[in-house]
Amino acid sequence: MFRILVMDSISDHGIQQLIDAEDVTVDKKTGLSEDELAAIIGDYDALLVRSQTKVTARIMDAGKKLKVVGRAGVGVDNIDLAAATERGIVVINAPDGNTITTCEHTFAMMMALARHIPQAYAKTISGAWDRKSFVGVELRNKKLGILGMGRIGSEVAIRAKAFGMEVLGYDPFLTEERADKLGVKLSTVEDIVRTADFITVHTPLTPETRHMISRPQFEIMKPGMRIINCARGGIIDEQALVEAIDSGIVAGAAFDVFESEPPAPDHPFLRHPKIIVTPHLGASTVEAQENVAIDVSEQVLHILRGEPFKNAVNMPSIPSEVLNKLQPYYPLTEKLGKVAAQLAEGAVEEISVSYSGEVADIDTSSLTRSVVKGVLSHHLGDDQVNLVNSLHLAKTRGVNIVSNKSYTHKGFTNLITVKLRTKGEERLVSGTLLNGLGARIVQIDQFPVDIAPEGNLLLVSHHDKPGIIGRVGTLLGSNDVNIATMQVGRKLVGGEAIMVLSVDKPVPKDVLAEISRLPDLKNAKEIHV
Ligand SMILES: NC(=O)c1ccc[n+]([C@@H]2O[C@H](COP(=O)([O-])OP(=O)(O)OC[C@H]3O[C@@H](n4cnc5c(N)ncnc54)[C@H](O)[C@@H]3O)[C@@H](O)[C@H]2O)c1
Ligand SMILES: O=C(O)[C@H](O)COP(=O)(O)O
Repeated sequence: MFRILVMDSISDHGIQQLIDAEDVTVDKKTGLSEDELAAIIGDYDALLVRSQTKVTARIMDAGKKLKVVGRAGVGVDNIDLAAATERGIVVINAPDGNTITTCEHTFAMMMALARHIPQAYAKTISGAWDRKSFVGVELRNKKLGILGMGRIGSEVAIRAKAFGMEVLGYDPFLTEERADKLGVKLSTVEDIVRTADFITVHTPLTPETRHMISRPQFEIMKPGMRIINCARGGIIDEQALVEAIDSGIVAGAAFDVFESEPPAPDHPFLRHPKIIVTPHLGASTVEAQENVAIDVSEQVLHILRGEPFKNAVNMPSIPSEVLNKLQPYYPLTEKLGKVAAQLAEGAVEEISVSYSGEVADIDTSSLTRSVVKGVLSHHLGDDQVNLVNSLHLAKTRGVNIVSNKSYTHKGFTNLITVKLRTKGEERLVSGTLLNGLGARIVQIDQFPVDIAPEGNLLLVSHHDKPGIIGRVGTLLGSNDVNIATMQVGRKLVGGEAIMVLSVDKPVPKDVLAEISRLPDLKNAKEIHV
């Protein structure tokens, strides 16, 4: 008999199949502290949660029988995925069940914002009859900028068109074709920030999206614009937003999510007349809660019964003899994917992986998944992509995956080459495992190099002329950026060349811009591995 613990307020109707199952017993609890949960979790085979319960490494250590953690919703930021993977606990989520509900909440927030509904309601029930203070704006003919055109962002776009809005969208995976199909103008973040009347964010919170709207963005916004966040707290800089409203740039904001939840009682959003808030209600409808609970219950039963399952968010268990051979290649392949994703500009159309030498003798399918994981996780966040779901996520985004093998050695005992094709270009990065030296990048585009894929790398494309290396080094040094290692690659003397520097800390954006403007320099790009 399997024992399942259901935490948080998960729909009873949604978990009915668990209650009905003959091989399962279900206990429901809410509001347990970490200590209380740790004290009882040892009895359970599966744990179901929403976003309130923090599933920490300590909970997993106490959960000696725990085989699966099911998240009735999308975000798994409350679950320690690395700890689950290490302990062989499968984490699954329900990514599709609350898309429409959250999209509708976004619209409710946008309309409430445009028409001051919460403020007008509060004043009216206080006994006033104030028809002058709450003159709103129409949505029709306004520009809506959507940052993040995944499941929810795309649904928001469809509804905005019906309201007569002009929709601008940005997403690293949004291609011209898909944008056309949705009736969305494919734009850059800067276009959206400069021209939109309304901006709504629908990305995960990743190092790249944290504060993607902050002071520099507010400074160039169209005065009188309005902004909505029903995705994750932290994508929009809360402090910078308050300043932008108080200085008259932003006319109002609607937030369902906060950098820290629940927000502190003195949080500035809670008493600002131009900011409306809800307590993370995006997914809170009867329908969505049933959908996500049904989806997650179904998969939990499959996992407990040893049947095939979907929507796993962390690593699958692989037989140890296969794992031993694959293990050393996982970090290399993921890093090659990450580097390629940062090299290429534009929406990714194809990822191709070639294996040569002795690595070609192994079943490389999970290494291809690892490359794809590296590419996608740069944009989707490490917590959303894993070896189980990377190919599926690529497919749903229209990214073609190709892999091939060659048994010749090409100068290395093993060589893995990743090519990334976008609308405008194809970029290449090759890597190898060197005996005793670990992972190395040995080629970038047409240039041979020898780089350890670690930390902050600065990639400079330039013409092979005397003095360039010195000028770049001087600029970095005068800005207190220490160079740890440096590599120069060229095909011909005096021709195109690249310089790859490993630096001890991230290069400030203005220094990067200054380097890019140096004579004979084509491009400077920072890559984080
Ligand atoms: N408020 C709520 O209750 C609620 C409910 C459901 C989902 N969410 C949150 O909403 C967000 C979107 O959910 P979804 O189901 O649409 O996810 P999704 O994975 O389908 O879409 C996210 C999209 O963001 C894009 N993206 C990543 N980095 C980007 C960047 N720098 N700029 C622009 N786009 C970028 C990705 O390519 C992806 O297409 C997530 O953060 C999710 O956790 C909140
Ligand atoms: O990630 C999600 O699915 C949403 O943020 C909803 O979270 P909730 O289940 O706690 O409402």
